[in-house]
Amino acid sequence: MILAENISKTFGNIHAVNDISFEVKEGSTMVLLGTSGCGKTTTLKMLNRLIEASSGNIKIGGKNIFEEKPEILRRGIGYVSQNNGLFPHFTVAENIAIVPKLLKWDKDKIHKRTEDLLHQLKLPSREFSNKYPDELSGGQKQRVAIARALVSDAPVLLMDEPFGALDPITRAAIRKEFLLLPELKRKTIVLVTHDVQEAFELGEHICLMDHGKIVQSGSPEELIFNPSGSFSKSFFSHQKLQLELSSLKLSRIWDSLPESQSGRSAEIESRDSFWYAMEILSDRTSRELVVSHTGDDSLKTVTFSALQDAYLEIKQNV
Ligand SMILES: Nc1ncnc2c1ncn2[C@@H]1O[C@H](COP(=O)(O)OP(=O)(O)OP(=O)(O)O)[C@@H](O)[C@H]1O
Repeated sequence: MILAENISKTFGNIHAVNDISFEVKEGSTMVLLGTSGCGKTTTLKMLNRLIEASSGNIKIGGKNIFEEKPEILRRGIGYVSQNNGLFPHFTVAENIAIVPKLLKWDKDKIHKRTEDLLHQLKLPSREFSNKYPDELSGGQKQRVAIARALVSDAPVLLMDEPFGALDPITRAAIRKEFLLLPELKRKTIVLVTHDVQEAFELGEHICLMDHGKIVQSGSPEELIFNPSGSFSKSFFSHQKLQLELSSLKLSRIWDSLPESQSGRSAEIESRDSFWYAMEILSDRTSRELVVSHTGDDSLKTVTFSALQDAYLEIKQNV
């Protein structure tokens, strides 16, 4: 869906991005991860031509982006900028309506769509539609910025540190809600972050960058269990156990889990991580969780010790 081949960007004599290539599959989420100044934002902005690449090719949906007018290209790409980018003199509803107005939607359609999105993002429209960004908390502003990026249902979504300005607790909470948004299920997403835990929770594929280059790219599991060199190893060393458990999804052990006999409905899905399941289990009295799996009618159960055993076995076999 997004194909970047040998893209570079120089500012004077600074090689901000230096000959990188990557592919983002349709409907998947790719994270650009790395230290400050490694070229993540520049890479992201080359995809919607907010920054023009110095060299290389970029195709989105099979089309060469350099053959399209930037304004037209951007209508098919939702974008959440660093620090939300809301217009301070526009209300929440007006901020969300910017692109629909450009697309000449009628008022009713804009109103309905705005209400629906605000509802999904837990900002009841009666309370929030007419507020100005100054009257919102940081987390609420981020939600409005996300609603604005989603409003025209563009197939591609680019997000630059979308949760960056938030405290860790709000950040983790919004991330969890974000993962559950039905709107996002079919979108191709590129997300920039320097937060490793965030990258592991949100990314199906991660490009780890340093000094304008991609040092390693792969699934979270590949990066944490098979780091390709000293940079990758040291980048993930601080929270290794948590990252390993975050990278492992319950789907990996689905076949070995026992069927649930409890009659309870599913509390967690097989695409959730070992870490998430352990977090829930450590916080409650019940010793097992009921798990569902897409495309499978049966419900299964998972316990803390089953997760521990599976993790140790996977570690032994790496
Ligand atoms: N407009 C510009 N003019 C000159 N240099 C720039 C410009 N924009 C970015 N740079 C430089 O390019 C490099 C990459 O910047 P970029 O913003 O892409 O990094 P980043 O990984 O997104 O960093 P951060 O996480 O701090 O936002 C940095 O050295 C930065 O100083």
